[in-house]
Amino acid sequence: MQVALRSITKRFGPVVANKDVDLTIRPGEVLGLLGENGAGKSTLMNVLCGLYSPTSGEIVIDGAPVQFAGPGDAIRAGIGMVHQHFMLIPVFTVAENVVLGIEPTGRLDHLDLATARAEVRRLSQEHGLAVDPDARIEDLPVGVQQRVEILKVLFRSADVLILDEPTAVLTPQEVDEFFQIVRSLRDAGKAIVFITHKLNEILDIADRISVIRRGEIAGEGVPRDLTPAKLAEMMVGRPVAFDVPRGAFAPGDVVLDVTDLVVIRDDAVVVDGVSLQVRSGEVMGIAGVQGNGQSALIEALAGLRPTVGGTVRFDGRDITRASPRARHRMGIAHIPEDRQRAGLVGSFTVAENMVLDTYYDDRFSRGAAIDWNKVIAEAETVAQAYDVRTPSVHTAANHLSGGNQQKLVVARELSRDTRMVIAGQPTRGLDVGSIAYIHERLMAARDEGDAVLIVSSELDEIMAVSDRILVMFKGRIVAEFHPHERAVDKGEIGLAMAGAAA
Ligand SMILES: Nc1ncnc2c1ncn2[C@@H]1O[C@H](COP(=O)(O)OP(=O)(O)OP(=O)(O)O)[C@@H](O)[C@H]1O
Repeated sequence: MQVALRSITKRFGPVVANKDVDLTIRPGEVLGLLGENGAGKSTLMNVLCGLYSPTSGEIVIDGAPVQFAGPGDAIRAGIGMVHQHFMLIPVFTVAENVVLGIEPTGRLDHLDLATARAEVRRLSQEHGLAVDPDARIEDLPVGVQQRVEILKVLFRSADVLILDEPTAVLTPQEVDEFFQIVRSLRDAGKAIVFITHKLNEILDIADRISVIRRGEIAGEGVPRDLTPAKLAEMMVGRPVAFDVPRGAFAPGDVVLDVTDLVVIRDDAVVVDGVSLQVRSGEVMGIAGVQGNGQSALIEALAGLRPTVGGTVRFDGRDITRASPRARHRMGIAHIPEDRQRAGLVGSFTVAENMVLDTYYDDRFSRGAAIDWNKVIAEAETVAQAYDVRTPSVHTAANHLSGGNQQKLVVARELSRDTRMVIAGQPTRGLDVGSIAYIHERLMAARDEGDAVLIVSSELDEIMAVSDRILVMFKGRIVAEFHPHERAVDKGEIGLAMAGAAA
């Protein structure tokens, strides 16, 4: 089945998210779709899978124009999307999740379920998905949950699969397995649209690449003619520097001093006696495969999760029991891993989100009231400095593209006076230009004497920014690396992440 988008334009009020886009999607091919944050990739794919109707233009399947009134129509036409945020019911089994949504009454029929179990088994085998139809979703690792989303789409006989940043949640090992699955689907004749911000990845997996810039197709090519640098330039419209500029390493006093910290989540010890120190002027990177306690560690350091043992000192003061707000006021910036839950209020405007924690500042108040003119002026300055692409600071945060929401959180946290920055996956979902910019800002904070603690599952990121690297495995620090003393090899860190040093 060949699908063509012809001259698709999609507007949201004054915002033109897609402009005259032509794109052909062919069977047996992986089409890589690349573009800056806010370039219009998700909008275009939402048009293709029936979530949005285009303002103008048409979708043509095997030569015949079609119109989708909703995602149901698209899936009936053979087009399925695997979203970044999974839509699975945790307490249900794989097979139950796969049939759900098809059953019009919303009730599960025994016959359907038997068919689904057999079909899940067959599809799983055919494409090497290795998913047990009877496993409960909540017991499965994220990588396997993603395969369930793929199974849902395959079960509905999709010929076109749209994968929106599928590797953002995967570990490097899982990415390799995932690529095998994608290739198997392609070789079986499926058409795959693969959206990603990772340039090496797209060069590896795509047969053809289209780049979208500010809503329009900016170029196309095949991987053998392209390099990461060329792709970055096509995306951004100018060359992108991949090196992170920074001053000499001159650490000062200890700012953060953590001793024997223990954190419990759902009755399990997730941080198991962690001790670490971060000094002024130093970037400490914490590497680890997701699920080894790093997220709980930074949540505890930000005051969002209680600790059951150990102490946290900040500039010599015991802050183990301090509230998140108290820590914030002491100059601890926190870029949370989960921006949608902990970073932003989606229905608030960009300006409101920008002062979420600082509206009590003298800067923004007039007596007891908030001086909105000041807030708006400040928000405009900061949004511009951090290249948060938004029609205006009055736009609701949930109308921004995913990457721009992340930039908004980073802008808010780094644009005030800080003494320490705690960042969880600070560049997840960001394009190369934005990543470079955020790294630059984190380095600037370090060069001004902040202590910076970064948790990232991207090893390249950890290696690019860290003065010191710790590896967490099963709640403990299992390895420490000093890149300024000895060149560190990615493989070594990878081994420690897999538990070799433990
Ligand atoms: N529902 C909406 N209402 C208003 N504007 C929207 C809406 N959805 C998207 N936009 C705007 O359309 C533009 C394209 O956004 P889109 O989400 O398609 O970008 P993207 O390329 O997927 O970005 P990212 O890589 O950050 O996910 C952005 O300017 C965004 O703010």
